[in-house]
Amino acid sequence: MLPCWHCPIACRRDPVAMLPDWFTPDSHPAPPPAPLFDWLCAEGSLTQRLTEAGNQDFHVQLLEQCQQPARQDEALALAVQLNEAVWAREVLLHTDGAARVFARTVAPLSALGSAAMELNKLGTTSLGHLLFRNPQISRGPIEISQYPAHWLPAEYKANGLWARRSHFSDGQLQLLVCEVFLQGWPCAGT
Ligand SMILES: C=C(O[C@@H]1C=C(C(=O)O)C=C[C@H]1O)C(=O)O
Repeated sequence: MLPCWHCPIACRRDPVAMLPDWFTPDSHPAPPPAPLFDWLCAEGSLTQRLTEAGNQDFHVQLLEQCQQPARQDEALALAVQLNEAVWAREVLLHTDGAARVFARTVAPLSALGSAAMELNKLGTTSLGHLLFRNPQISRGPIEISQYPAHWLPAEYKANGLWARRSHFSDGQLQLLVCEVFLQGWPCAGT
């Protein structure tokens, strides 16, 4: 896996660019209304829910999978040093004919263990299949925040989009999965 160190241009130009501010859904001072709030809080597989909501028209677009420096919020959540190399995977989750969610998953290199090979060959298979089919893996509490536009892929940049994140762990492996709902999702009735 090749390291690919890069800092978003907006971040270099504006050191006080917005950073996420993570809260548990119940403690957020200004949470979004339903149905988005319900999508943010749902504990089950997002892959499965998107598949069902989009009439089985679901696929994963792999954007990047490489080593990257841990961002500030990730370093705090994973108890690693700021800018320490982490395993990072960024994807777009498409359903019902369009990209609906941007997901970024990071893991400390030291915690990848025997899962490394499986993770590195995931390709366009959803990580959700791996996480939710393994009874050893459990999910930690969900946190929500608005997400910095400059951390989104160019085509999907927008201010104020809502994200959620949570840990998945089997005791050794530690993954921090962050999912950002893109403009237009959820559609009415989903
Ligand atoms: C965690 C899940 O897996 C999804 C799939 C991902 C991937 O393939 O990289 C990333 C995050 C998730 O949105 C899920 O389905 O809930």
